[in-house]
Amino acid sequence: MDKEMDMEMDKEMDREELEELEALLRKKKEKESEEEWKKPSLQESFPKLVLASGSPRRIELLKLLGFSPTVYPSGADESSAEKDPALLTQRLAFLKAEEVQRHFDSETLLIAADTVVFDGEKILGKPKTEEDAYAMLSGLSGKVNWVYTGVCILYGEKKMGFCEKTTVYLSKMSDREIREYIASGDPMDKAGAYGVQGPFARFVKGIEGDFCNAIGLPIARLYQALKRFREEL
Ligand SMILES: Cc1cn([C@H]2C[C@H](O)[C@@H](COP(=O)(O)OP(=O)(O)OP(=O)(O)O)O2)c(=O)[nH]c1=O
Repeated sequence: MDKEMDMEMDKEMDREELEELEALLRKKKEKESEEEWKKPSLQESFPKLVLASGSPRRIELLKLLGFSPTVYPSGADESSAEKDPALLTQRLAFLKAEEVQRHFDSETLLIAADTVVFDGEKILGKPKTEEDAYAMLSGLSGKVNWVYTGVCILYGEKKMGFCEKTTVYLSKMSDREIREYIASGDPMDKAGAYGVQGPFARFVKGIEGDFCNAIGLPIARLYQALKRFREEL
């Protein structure tokens, strides 16, 4: 009988402890939520934001995060012997941001990016000529390729960089289809000579990863990075 009573008391204590723990967790959550609401928005934290890019896609994508950036394209030299697309894009993004930074004061947040296409062997930037575009597109036809975008965030001395990769599966394209696409003019300002967001979409069988990344700016990752960057300032 005593044993039964002991067990009942133990159960009662367990329940009380559990209720106390639940109340504590509830309070912690409420406090966290209160603190989150007190925080300034990212736009308020970074009122001076410069996008070091002339890419119309990047401007529109950054606006989706609620920013109204000052646009200042970089004149940085983009030639590099780097063979790793992730390292190359991050390096170029940093060079672009750094080159533009000297035109602004130290309280300006700079964002820059660089996008390339990788076919597993070669890194493809923007085509220089139509023949260049033809060579790129006929090489990519019917295969998988990877779009890499390197991003750099710079604020005074502090910097952060990362690279995001999106996988793109393409259908086979005929010679005529490639030529017609090139004649549309669409490929000439795009890495790999194609844009998944335009008429080329008819050849895009599938995409794995962030679509925005393929267009030039991985805004989901950028948003999280900016939140972390602000905490670390
Ligand atoms: C693969 C791919 C690339 N692109 C674009 C994104 C980039 O703008 C471009 C790659 O060129 P980048 O050299 O990365 O950028 P950019 O010259 O356009 O602009 P800036 O250097 O001033 O920032 O290719 C698409 O729009 N869609 C796609 O599917």
